[in-house]
Amino acid sequence: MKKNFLPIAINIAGEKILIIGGGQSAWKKIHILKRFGADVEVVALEVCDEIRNSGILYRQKSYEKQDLKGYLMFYSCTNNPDLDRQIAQDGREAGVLVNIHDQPELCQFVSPAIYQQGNIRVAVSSNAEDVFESIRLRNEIKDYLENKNKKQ
Ligand SMILES: C[C@@]1(CC(=O)O)C2=NC(=C\c3[nH]c(c(CCC(=O)O)c3CC(=O)O)Cc3[nH]c(c(CC(=O)O)c3CCC(=O)O)/C=C3\N/C(=C\2)[C@@H](CCC(=O)O)[C@]3(C)CC(=O)O)/[C@H]1CCC(=O)O
Ligand SMILES: NC(=O)c1ccc[n+]([C@@H]2O[C@H](COP(=O)([O-])OP(=O)(O)OC[C@H]3O[C@@H](n4cnc5c(N)ncnc54)[C@H](O)[C@@H]3O)[C@@H](O)[C@H]2O)c1
Repeated sequence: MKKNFLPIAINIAGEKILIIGGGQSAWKKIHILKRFGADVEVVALEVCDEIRNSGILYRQKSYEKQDLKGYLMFYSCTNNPDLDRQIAQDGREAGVLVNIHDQPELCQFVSPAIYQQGNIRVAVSSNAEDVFESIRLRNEIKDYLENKNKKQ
């Protein structure tokens, strides 16, 4: 069935979120999730220096299905498409929300391009069809809001 993503806002402050994989893609996700107060943990064969030095809890090991237990959701950022397909299936079976890096057809949720001004958050999504258009439009909205504030 064709994907049809509902944009919702989800509270992640203090919620346990797992990242599988420890490269730069994982680090970008972690950075955003920490900004919103999530309790982020990592499972990866290898982690990059940024993750190693961040104070985040990481377990250096090969992924296993039981690693998903107890998390609200997870992001898989491995460099192995076959493993990602398995992880997507495991997540559905375990009832933990699935995101597979840059593979929207395997995802239960995707991330919009965001702009935040205090409690106002603007999120632009393209139903995972055109992320560059999402980013472009978010930047236009950001410019609009910042100019409007300057005039006030
Ligand atoms: C908005 C943002 C949020 C975030 O990631 O948190 C986000 N991507 C960001 C950045 C970014 N993404 C890409 C580059 C190019 C450079 C690079 O390749 O590294 C950069 C720029 C960069 O990295 O700086 C390439 C890319 N991304 C996806 C694919 C695959 C595909 O489209 O199929 C391809 C290959 C496309 C191609 O080459 O054609 C897929 C997704 N990207 C999404 C979100 C989701 C859909 C959102 C929607 O509905 O529009 C989804 C499905 C991921 C998901 O959520 O699962 C974040 C904005 C950062 C900011 O705020 O500025
Ligand atoms: N770096 C980027 O900006 C970027 C952009 C677009 C797409 N991608 C794609 O996103 C994916 C991740 O990118 P990256 O640059 O972070 O990759 P990376 O190779 O730096 O990191 C992959 C991570 O997955 C881990 N991993 C692999 N197999 C594992 C297993 N069995 N168990 C546990 N951990 C395992 C590795 O240890 C490593 O930490 C790749 O598929 C890449 O092609 C990356």
